[in-house]
Amino acid sequence: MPDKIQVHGVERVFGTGPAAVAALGPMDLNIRSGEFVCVVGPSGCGKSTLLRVIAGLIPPTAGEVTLQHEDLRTTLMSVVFQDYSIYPWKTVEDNVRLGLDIKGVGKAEAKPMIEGWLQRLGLLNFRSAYPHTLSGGMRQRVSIARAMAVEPEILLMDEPFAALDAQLRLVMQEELLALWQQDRRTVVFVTHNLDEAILLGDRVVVMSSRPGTVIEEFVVPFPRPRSTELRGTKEFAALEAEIWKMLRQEVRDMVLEQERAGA
Ligand SMILES: Nc1ncnc2c1ncn2[C@@H]1O[C@H](COP(=O)(O)OP(=O)(O)OP(=O)(O)O)[C@@H](O)[C@H]1O
Repeated sequence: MPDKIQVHGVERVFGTGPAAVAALGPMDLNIRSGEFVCVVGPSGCGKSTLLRVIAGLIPPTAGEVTLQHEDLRTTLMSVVFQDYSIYPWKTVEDNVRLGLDIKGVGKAEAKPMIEGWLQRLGLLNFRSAYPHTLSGGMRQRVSIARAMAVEPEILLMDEPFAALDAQLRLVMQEELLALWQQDRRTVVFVTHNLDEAILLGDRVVVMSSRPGTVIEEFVVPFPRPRSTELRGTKEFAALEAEIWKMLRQEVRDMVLEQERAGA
């Protein structure tokens, strides 16, 4: 079977002329069906741009993305962003219902699906609440429930836990691990956090400073199901150190470039 996501020679430039910003590429990346791939790289290297191109939210300037839609009756893709992207004027339940409405799922059929996801994400008692009454972690759970409720073949996640405090982030990582271990969807997960990438991913892709390309890929060898205790092991620390060694130079390059641009 061909890879689920094929990113081939993808480049993205923003703007034209002397002010043009080469944000991404050329980028090649193949992701298998059911694989959880984490993408790390220095700030501004084009990680979000990559995700937006894969999602079809912006076109690439060059190259192409090919996605395998295995079952045309299912939703191909959902996206979860850092800023929750839930509607403040809708209740938790209505936010989760949104994707199913767009998909044309009838009310009766949608009800048990919505309840199932509210339950799995611990939101059942908050179904009638409005987002402003919820904590950041709960709002992010709403946006994950909404993305998952349509049961997408591919889940794209752009730093979904970056706005959460450290403890909540750990809890959300555990929850996502458990959810993914049940369903095994194809996930592309952008993060700044190396240990999050190793804990969650089957593979960690390291991008160069802007315009981002793949400089190295690390297969994460730890068996599943994984738990957050994995972090305390020597092997985990060794892999994190190895990835950081690769990333450190790129982060330095980025800082130097910013200094040059500011000079
Ligand atoms: N719409 C846009 N117009 C102009 N430049 C843009 C646009 N979107 C992104 N860029 C620029 O493209 C580059 C890559 O941005 P992108 O957000 O993809 O990086 P990132 O790796 O996700 O960054 P971060 O880690 O800080 O979130 C940056 O220099 C950014 O300023």
